[in-house]
Amino acid sequence: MALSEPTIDDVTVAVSDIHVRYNVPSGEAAARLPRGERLIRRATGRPPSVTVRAVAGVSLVAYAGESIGIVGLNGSGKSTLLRIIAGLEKPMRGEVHARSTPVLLGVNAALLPELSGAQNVHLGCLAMGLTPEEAQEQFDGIVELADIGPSIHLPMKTYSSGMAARLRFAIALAVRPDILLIDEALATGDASFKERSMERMKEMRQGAGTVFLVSHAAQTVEEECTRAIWLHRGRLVTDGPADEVARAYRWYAWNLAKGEKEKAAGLLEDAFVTGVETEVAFIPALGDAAPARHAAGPRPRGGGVPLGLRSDDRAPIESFDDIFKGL
Ligand SMILES: Nc1ncnc2c1ncn2[C@@H]1O[C@H](COP(=O)(O)OP(=O)(O)OP(=O)(O)O)[C@@H](O)[C@H]1O
Repeated sequence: MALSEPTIDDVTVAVSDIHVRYNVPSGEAAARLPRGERLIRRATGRPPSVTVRAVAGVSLVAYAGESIGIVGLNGSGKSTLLRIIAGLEKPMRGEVHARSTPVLLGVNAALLPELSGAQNVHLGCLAMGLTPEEAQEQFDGIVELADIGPSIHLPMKTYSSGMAARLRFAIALAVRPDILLIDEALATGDASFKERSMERMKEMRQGAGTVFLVSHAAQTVEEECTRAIWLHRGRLVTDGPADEVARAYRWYAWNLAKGEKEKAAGLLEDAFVTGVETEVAFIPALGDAAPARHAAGPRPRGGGVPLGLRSDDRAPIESFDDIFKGL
């Protein structure tokens, strides 16, 4: 979190009321259909399916200098939310705006298994928009951060998943993205790699970037992030300081793991009821004469007043510049 209160100029990512649903073929749904319909569906290539709500109405605003951990049980929508922020998937409803292209670790760097790690360093840098000269300049730093020794000259298909993850991570950081999205990548590294990675993430934050980190290890989020978001079945339970959110989530998950289902359900409900969510609205700028109307602020559930205004006349905008016009 920036030292002083963040302003609209510090916004790096704004996510407004995102909804993602998947239709998944389901044997169970098929079993419930009459035989005739089942056969027709099979013949027409429309197998019976169920709808999974992966993300259900999530909004958030990220600021420069923040590292935001995303925690939640398996299937709670963490990875889907990252993919949406990265622009790799389109939500059914809702909008995402970012002040620069977010880099999702490991995906943007499309590496080739047949090539050596060293060749992939060049390829990855070029794929992420560096010039050949810039890629050359970054080479030593990437190899040093990845720290996979002489294996850097072997084909990537011979790497363990941990080694490949280290190389991807090192490449992603070399391009110094303003907005970096990390999905569990650190879990594959050893302790010293994790330490160096965290150091780089800290540098990024100090350089006014934003990091999103999806992790099952709530402790990592507590130690390494400034803020955290807890998702449950696609909904945002709470959004707040990393230590508070991660601790609440850990206590909930611990009770669940111990079979204390009722207690866990109570903790989840408490967190949800007392939690904080953000209300975001994008309003097209109307020129200098019109006052800018932008709403983005944390508010307690159940009666708090959102900071700023909310408008129903939402319209897609091209970029943050449109939001900032007229401010
Ligand atoms: N491509 C897809 N097709 C169908 N269903 C999907 C797809 N991607 C995700 N889902 C479903 O959406 C829900 C959210 O998945 P997601 O991977 O975002 O959760 P997650 O919190 O990242 O889970 P995990 O912690 O296990 O990685 C899950 O029920 C999952 O099965």
